[in-house]
Amino acid sequence: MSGKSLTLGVFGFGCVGSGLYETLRQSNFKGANIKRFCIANPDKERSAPNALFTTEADELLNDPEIDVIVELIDNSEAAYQIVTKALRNGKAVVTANKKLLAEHLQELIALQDETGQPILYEGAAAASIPIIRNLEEYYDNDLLREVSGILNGSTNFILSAIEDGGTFDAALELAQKLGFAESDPTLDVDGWDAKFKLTILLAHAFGIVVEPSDIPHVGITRISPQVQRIANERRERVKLVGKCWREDKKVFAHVIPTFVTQEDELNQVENEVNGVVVEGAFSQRQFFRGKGAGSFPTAAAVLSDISALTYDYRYEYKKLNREKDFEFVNDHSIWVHVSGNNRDVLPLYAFEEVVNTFRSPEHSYVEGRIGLRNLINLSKEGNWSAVALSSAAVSQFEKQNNLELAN
Ligand SMILES: NC(=O)C1=CN([C@@H]2O[C@H](COP(=O)(O)OP(=O)(O)OC[C@H]3O[C@@H](n4cnc5c(N)ncnc54)[C@H](OP(=O)(O)O)[C@@H]3O)[C@@H](O)[C@H]2O)C=CC1
Ligand SMILES: N[C@@H](CC=O)C(=O)O
Repeated sequence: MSGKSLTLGVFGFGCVGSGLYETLRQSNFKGANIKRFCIANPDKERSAPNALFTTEADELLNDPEIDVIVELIDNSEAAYQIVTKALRNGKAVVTANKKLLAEHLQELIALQDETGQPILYEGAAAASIPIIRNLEEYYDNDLLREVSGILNGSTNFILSAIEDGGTFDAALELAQKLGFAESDPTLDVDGWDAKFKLTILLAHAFGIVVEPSDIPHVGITRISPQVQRIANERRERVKLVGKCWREDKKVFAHVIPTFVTQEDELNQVENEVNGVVVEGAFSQRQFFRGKGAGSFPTAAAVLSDISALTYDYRYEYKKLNREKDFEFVNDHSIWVHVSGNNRDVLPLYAFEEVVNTFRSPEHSYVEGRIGLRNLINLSKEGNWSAVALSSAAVSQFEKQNNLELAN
């Protein structure tokens, strides 16, 4: 099928924007050409002709020849202005900006209806992994149970480097240098970026639009060498996992570092690679793996969106229009390992159930089931780090509980 030919106005010529320029030059795709780039700093040297660049946003947004605005900047407030104006000016939008999308999803869905113009954003969740369009189209009629995975490349890169003997700071610096980390890297290491992506996946998997602040999250900054050692002893690894899942009409979501066993698909996902598990009643368990950050892998997703626009593809938010009686739950309990590096009294009071404790002068921990609110409060109150127990360990504890209940 050959589609239309599109004229693009692109905001941003950083890691992803310059990747898109090069990708379009090298690919066989003939459906679009870039008319102009809008950037912030006119004095930077660029790997494209000077005539292509401007700092005047309206030169792109008001240009009647431009059909599509591709938004690839690192400032979500400015991106909001650009994207909303583009839609109102009758232009389709492609963006990879998960913060913008997660924080304004409801409004942006409504604005697409109001203006008739689409926004596509495959690059905004797990970069090169084609998860959003698959949730919309391939899994349209499956009864999805779970979408989970490693959704942030930088934190996975850092965790992999620490396992190889590197330091957190050096690994983060390298992730920034390689273009994986956000301009504000606390968004990566504190778990916000994974949560923004999970917010987007929730909408496409289960038709639930929530504020990112509604999803409990824990980042990786407090993971100590002792926790890494315990993971090693158990032949598990620590990964930052975002997860949303359904039980009957209830849908749950959280982001938290998690012990991952060798049998788990996520165990072997290294460096900036991401991995997404989709579980449906019919398709059952499937696993997607691919680069979750970086210039070309993200540009590939952006290119795919541009190509989809040539045949008028748009998200229909099918689940949103269909699954109207799902209830979002964010105060559920999870099984965790909570540890500290001192002799503080273990926070047993916060747990609903304790299955394991350990105390030594340097390192203490407690393992058990805890409500997410209590867990988040604990990490605010003290220097506790939290890692969710592996799904294998959780099934074992749940099985024991069920046996005890039955007896
Ligand atoms: N890097 C990655 O691996 C991935 C990034 N993303 C997302 O893609 C987007 C871009 O990321 P990335 O390329 O890494 O960011 P960079 O920091 O590498 O580049 C940002 C670009 O935005 C430009 N810019 C900033 N503010 C404005 C503005 N107000 N108007 C016009 N241009 C502006 C900058 O201009 P100048 O060059 O003049 O400074 C720069 O070219 C972000 O939303 C990010 O979250 C998504 C998936 C992966
Ligand atoms: N900072 C992000 C970039 C891609 O979304 C990450 O590290 O995953």
